[in-house]
Amino acid sequence: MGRLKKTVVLVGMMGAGKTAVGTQLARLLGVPFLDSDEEIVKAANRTIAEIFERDGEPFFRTKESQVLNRLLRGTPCVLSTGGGAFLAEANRSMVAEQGVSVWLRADLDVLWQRVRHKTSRPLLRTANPRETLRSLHVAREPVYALADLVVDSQADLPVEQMAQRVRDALFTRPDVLERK
Ligand SMILES: Nc1ncnc2c1ncn2[C@@H]1O[C@H](COP(=O)(O)OP(=O)(O)OP(=O)(O)O)[C@@H](O)[C@H]1O
Ligand SMILES: O=C(O)C1=C[C@@H](O)[C@@H](O)[C@H](O)C1
Ligand SMILES: [Mg+2]
Repeated sequence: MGRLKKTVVLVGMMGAGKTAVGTQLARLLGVPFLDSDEEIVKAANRTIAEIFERDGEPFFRTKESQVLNRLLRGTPCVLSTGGGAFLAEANRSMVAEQGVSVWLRADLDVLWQRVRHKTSRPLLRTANPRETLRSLHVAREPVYALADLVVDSQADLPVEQMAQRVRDALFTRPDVLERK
């Protein structure tokens, strides 16, 4: 299990597995699991797609920063973020000060297979969603690479094993996760 001293903040593209792997990781570590997308939805009582449609992306990004700020102040937990949360410098500073960031890296083909059948991601409601995903992937990779740790999310690795990989990566940082 280990003792978690800082909040683990999962970052990466849509479909990287932040929510799925984060849920398992929290179980492995015996700490609460929080998801910034879910918190925004709960507070607004609307889906992410509805928030984007009615209030626009800038409104969503403001809410996202506020939620991150609030959740990072709580007891150490696993915090999955939305795919765009790590892009704002202010958000990255908050995470760097109060948590440890882990980039779940995945290839474009893997990401696409995971998100292609879902309509819940407003940024992919375009004429050519695969191309949109590709251009977001290319633009964002250098930013995600600023995370403290990187774990590769491979196509055929089950969620449970991915969570174990993240835990192993965290064990390399005794200031974050202490073996006990
Ligand atoms: N390692 C994995 N192996 C198999 N399926 C996975 C894996 N990781 C995620 N998935 C599946 O891919 C889909 C997308 O994963 P998930 O919702 O966790 O992504 P996310 O990073 O949270 O995306 P978003 O940024 O949109 O919230 C889900 O159906 C999930 O079960
Ligand atoms: O990659 C993104 O910018 C997003 C990812 C999702 O998690 C949601 O936060 C929203 O759909 C935006
Ligand atoms: Mg998610």
